[in-house]
Amino acid sequence: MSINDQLAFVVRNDAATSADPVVAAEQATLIEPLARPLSGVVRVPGDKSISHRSVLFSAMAEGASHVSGVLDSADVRSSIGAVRALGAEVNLEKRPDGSLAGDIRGWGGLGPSQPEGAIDCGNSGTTVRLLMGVLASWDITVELTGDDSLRRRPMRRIAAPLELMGARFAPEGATTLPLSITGTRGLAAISYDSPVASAQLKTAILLAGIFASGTTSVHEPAPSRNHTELMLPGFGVDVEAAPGEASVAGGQSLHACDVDVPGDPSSAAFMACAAALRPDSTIDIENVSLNEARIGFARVLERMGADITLKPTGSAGEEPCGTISVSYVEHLRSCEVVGREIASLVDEIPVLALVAAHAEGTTVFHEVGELRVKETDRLAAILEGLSKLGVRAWAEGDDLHIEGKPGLVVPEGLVFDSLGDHRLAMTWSLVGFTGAHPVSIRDFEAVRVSYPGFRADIERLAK
Ligand SMILES: O=C(O)C1=C[C@@H](OP(=O)(O)O)[C@@H](O)[C@H](O)C1
Ligand SMILES: C=C(OP(=O)(O)O)C(=O)O
Repeated sequence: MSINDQLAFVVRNDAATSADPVVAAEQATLIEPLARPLSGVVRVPGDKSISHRSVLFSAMAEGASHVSGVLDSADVRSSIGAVRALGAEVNLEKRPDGSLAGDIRGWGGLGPSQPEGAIDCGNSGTTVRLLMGVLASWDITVELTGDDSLRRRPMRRIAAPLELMGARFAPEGATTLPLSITGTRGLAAISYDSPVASAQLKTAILLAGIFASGTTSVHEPAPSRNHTELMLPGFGVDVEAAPGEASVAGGQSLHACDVDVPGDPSSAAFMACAAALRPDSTIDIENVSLNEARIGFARVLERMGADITLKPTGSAGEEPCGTISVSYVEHLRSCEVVGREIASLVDEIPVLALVAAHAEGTTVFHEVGELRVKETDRLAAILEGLSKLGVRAWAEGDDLHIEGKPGLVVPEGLVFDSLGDHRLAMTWSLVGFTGAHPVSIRDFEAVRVSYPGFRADIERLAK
């Protein structure tokens, strides 16, 4: 089956399950304790952020880009579906390791074509927010929508700066999806003080800035992930970047480029935390991006006393990569995670919170308000999940406090709800995989958003 047929197949299947949310929510998956400690070597799938960018930047470029190691997950398929609807030719094949590889011929100077209907970005915040930046510089009107979760997430943060540049949104003042964007060839550059450390916001502005008149710059309250700044030069776009700021001169264009996507540190974090929680485990996670803007979780585990080492082995494009090795230790201690670090581990906070629940002392994650506007309100979900474990956790303003319980004995018969959030599905499944009793997870299938092979990978490590 070609990837295009597979895409159609998966889209139909997704529609079949999500059409009846009541049935989907009722389905619970039993997660049983791993029979053995985790040991050996694992390769996690391609990085989601870099996979999205490889697809979107190739679609914007003149010529055919070759991409490999691309994550095959529901979110990345949303980006693939979007660029195909806009006229890019996507010819990707599934490789034996489960990744996608092949060519993407972009629209280049011709610009995207008018899609027939609304573009459905599914569950993917990265797809829709980056797409707004892509569309801002073309004279077409495109309607954007997403699933229930994405339709609740804030979009004004992207629309506001793009409006300053000259794009228009309807309905006027739209804060959420569905909305439509009308771009213009006459965008004006801006210098933008971003209210949040968000790589999605930064990227949307920079992508629009490539086609604006003048130099567009973004200043952030703390540095967010920098994959866009690292990748655009490969597509022939000059970007000036320093931690917390980036700028791009207008009047440039993208040219086809080869992109090899390294393993996803956010997926690796689940394996690392599983090894940190399951006695006698020792694992190596190979070929992971070791980009400092992404490995905050490893720094936090180190500070908690975990046995974790990062060994650089090379690079994929401008991304440093290497092996993350983790061995179980009996005693973990609490730590403080300051606001400036949060962007480097934002998607890993649910699973780090679970580790903190096992550590001695009170761990504090400062300034984690962004968790409230992810796929679900992850702050509320963490508090609720930890209370099921009998662990005291509370929010003070935007700070998350977790009073750890070394030797925590998890009650029997726990049922968690992923709320359709992939990071929560994987986090609560670790309670079952690494603990003494099985747990049930409602809508465990949400893992397909970022790590479809998660269960198979963790079970293989424990064989
Ligand atoms: O740029 C990206 O690829 C992402 C940025 C982060 O979101 P924000 O930009 O909203 O912080 C992160 O949570 C998301 O999973 C992916
Ligand atoms: C927040 C996430 O992704 P997105 O914003 O792209 O939906 C995530 O992957 O945890």
